[in-house]
Amino acid sequence: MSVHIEAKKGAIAETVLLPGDPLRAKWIAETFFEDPVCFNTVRGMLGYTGLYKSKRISAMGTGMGVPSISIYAHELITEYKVKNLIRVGSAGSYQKDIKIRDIVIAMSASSNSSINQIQFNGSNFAPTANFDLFQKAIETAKLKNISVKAGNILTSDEFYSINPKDYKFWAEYGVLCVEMETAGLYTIAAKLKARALSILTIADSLVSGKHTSSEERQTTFKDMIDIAIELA
Ligand SMILES: O=P(O)(O)O[C@H]1O[C@H](CO)[C@@H](O)[C@H]1O
Ligand SMILES: O=c1cc[nH]c(=O)[nH]1
Repeated sequence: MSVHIEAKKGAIAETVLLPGDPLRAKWIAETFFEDPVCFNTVRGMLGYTGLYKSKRISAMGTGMGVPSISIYAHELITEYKVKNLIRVGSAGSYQKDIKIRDIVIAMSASSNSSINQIQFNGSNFAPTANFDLFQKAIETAKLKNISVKAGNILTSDEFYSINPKDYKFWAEYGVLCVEMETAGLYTIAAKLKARALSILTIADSLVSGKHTSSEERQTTFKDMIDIAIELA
């Protein structure tokens, strides 16, 4: 048991899929795992462990934003010896050719969060995906005929930007999309010697103004999970 997770030692697998939304974790477990068992209900942050192709795998919500995912990633690695942390999140597209339901794999995560600047005394750390997980995800996508884009993304502290056109600045530098956790996840994983990767499904487009429903964000995005689940 850790401060925010009530699971017993050994109840969480070495590989954990991490959606922001705990109900997406429930959907993943019920849809993709054999014999899923719930290991956490603290703060409603549901977590499950089950089997996929005879291997143990877990899924757990992280909540929204860098502070929230940082707490869960820290406890999963230090208290439960989790080795592979795979974020399966939703994101907003910054590019015209990245459309709703497209998949983006985050090679790196720029950020407007000040957490890393505080931690690194004003210098810039570059939060980067684990190369082995990244390579395996790309290979898996190819094998399953799922088209993906990969590149730099933005981890933002705000969902509702004061100036909605601010995204254009990041887009000009090739940033593919925005979400709210990856820079924190990659940084904690680097510090604690674990492996991390973020696989994202586009749920909104800042370019076209299109959105998906909250139900879709909870219970769809199958292609993203089809890739992530093979990383166990
Ligand atoms: O769908 P999830 O994984 O929660 O990810 C995205 O959705 C939330 C905002 O709606 C933020 O957590 C953002 O990163
Ligand atoms: O952070 C996020 C997540 C989904 N869609 C967005 O526009 N932003």
